[in-house]
Amino acid sequence: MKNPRTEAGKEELRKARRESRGLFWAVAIFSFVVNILMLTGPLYMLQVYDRVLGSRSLETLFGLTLIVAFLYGMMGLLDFSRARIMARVGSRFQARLDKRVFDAVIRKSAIAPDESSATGLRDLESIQRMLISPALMSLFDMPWTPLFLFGIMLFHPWLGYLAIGGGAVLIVMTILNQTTTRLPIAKANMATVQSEKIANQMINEAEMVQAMGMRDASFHRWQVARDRTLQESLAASDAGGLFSTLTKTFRLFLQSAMLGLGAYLVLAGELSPGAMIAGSILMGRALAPIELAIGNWPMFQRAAKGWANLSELLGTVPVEPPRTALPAPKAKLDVQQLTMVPPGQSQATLRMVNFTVQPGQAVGVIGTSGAGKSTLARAITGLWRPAGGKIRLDGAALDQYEPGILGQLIGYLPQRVELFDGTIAENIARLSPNPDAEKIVTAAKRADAHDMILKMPDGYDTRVAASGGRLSGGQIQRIGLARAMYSDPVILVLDEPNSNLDNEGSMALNRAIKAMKDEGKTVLIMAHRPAAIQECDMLLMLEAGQVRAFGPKEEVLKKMVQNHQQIARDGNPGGVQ
Ligand SMILES: Nc1ncnc2c1ncn2[C@@H]1O[C@H](COP(=O)(O)OP(=O)(O)OP(=O)(O)O)[C@@H](O)[C@H]1O
Repeated sequence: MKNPRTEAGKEELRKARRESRGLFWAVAIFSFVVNILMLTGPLYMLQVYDRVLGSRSLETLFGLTLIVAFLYGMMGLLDFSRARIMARVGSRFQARLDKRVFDAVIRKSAIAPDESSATGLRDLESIQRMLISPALMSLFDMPWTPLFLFGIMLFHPWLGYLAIGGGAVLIVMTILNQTTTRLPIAKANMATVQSEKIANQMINEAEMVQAMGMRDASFHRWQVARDRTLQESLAASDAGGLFSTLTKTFRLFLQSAMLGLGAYLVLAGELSPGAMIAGSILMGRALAPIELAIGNWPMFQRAAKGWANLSELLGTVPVEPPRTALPAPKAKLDVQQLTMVPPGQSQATLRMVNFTVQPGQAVGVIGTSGAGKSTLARAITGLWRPAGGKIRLDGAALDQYEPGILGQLIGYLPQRVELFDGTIAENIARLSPNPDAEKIVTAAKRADAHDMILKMPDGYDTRVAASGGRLSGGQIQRIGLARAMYSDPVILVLDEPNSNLDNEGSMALNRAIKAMKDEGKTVLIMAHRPAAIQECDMLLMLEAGQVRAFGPKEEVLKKMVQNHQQIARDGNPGGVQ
């Protein structure tokens, strides 16, 4: 049964391919002419053997050779041109889809990563690689195989039958090749992705692997995946190799068989020697595309798998519809009957959550581990879509804002801050290709990180690595806060912002929160530690995904104290330790 989502993705890919339809036609026409010109060799052979050698005419030989040189020149030119055109079709296809696929991979990975998002960029490349490969020309040449076979038939029907029979055997081999290698190739590709994933994970966590003496264990884990990759690749290569060798050997034999049969027909007086040679060459031409296609089958299969994966990816992550631009919102946040189900899960982790935050307020969101604080942060930043209810920013539901704009309006400091390879300035500017130095410094000042950054060896131009490199956990967190501030957001969502901060860092954070409030902005702080909620006016207490209390900080804290004995018995003082 056809999956409508995959069909939508396929249609999108087909549309991108259709944009080069004119060029495909040009290649098809060039291929027609190239294949006609392929007859030059056999015809020349025929003329030389049957005419020149018989008449011993040097003029004829010279004239024929001149014509042949010209025709070969033309053929070379057209062959070269069609390869260049296809290379451009491949590049155009990739350029047309690069951004779309990259966006889809990011969107899918941020929500629910799967196989299609893991291999999306590689899938696009495998299609592009096929489009620019000379082997693709074999598909354009194949339709002309019957023309050559017909030519052979004209020489003598028996030669024709032999060539057709040989071609049929090669085609059967192609089909067998396809059916027997499809699975091993797919398995080998999957195994490669898996082992690369494990290796990358170990390299990213190299510090932990080293510190905890996990080198041997991680090698073992990688080796298991690697062995599987090797085995699957071996199986795929064995299966493919067997068919390539069989095809090659069979074709060589066929060539000789053709000559043998031709010689027999010459001896029987039914064929001229020229036709014998020309027939053998023609058969070579007729079967070459089939052999080329078989030899490159793994590439075609990878491209076909890439096409299927990309269809799935683009189908599940459709193009965002354009939204009408809204005016800059006030920092009023309404969370109405919000129910959240994490992607790929069936159980809600937030249920019927209601609260309102007014401009200039800071709200502390507290609760035990797993209460749903980070889920709420992901909901407010628009990362996860609500399963029920709405989140409104100044009256408009979050999905009415363009996602890029929403990312500017809502600053987010995730629980685990990751920096990118680059300078501190580039990181604060969110990797913008046109960073604004003034905005970078303002954001760092607002995050109270300016002085800290100036003390670094190259100040704002200090290079940092994705793993944090020379920076401490607290420094990373403060740069993360400056990054959240860069776009001058109206709402700031801070998920455990002070987990790595020292006293000075915590005070700096509180100053930053106060400054946001004074500007009429809103701050939400998911917190475990009391120091983080110092500047909060309101407290929202979550328990098992539901609102246990919401109100002014003192009121909620008083309520918590009233329940103190109960909470103490549970062994966790209300999530605030
Ligand atoms: N990506 C996810 N996929 C599936 N379930 C998730 C995911 N993230 C969180 N959950 C589940 O949602 C529930 C709430 O988790 P959440 O991270 O929101 O809690 P939290 O209050 O932020 O906890 P902590 O204080 O430890 O950070 C947990 O039961 C967790 O298992």
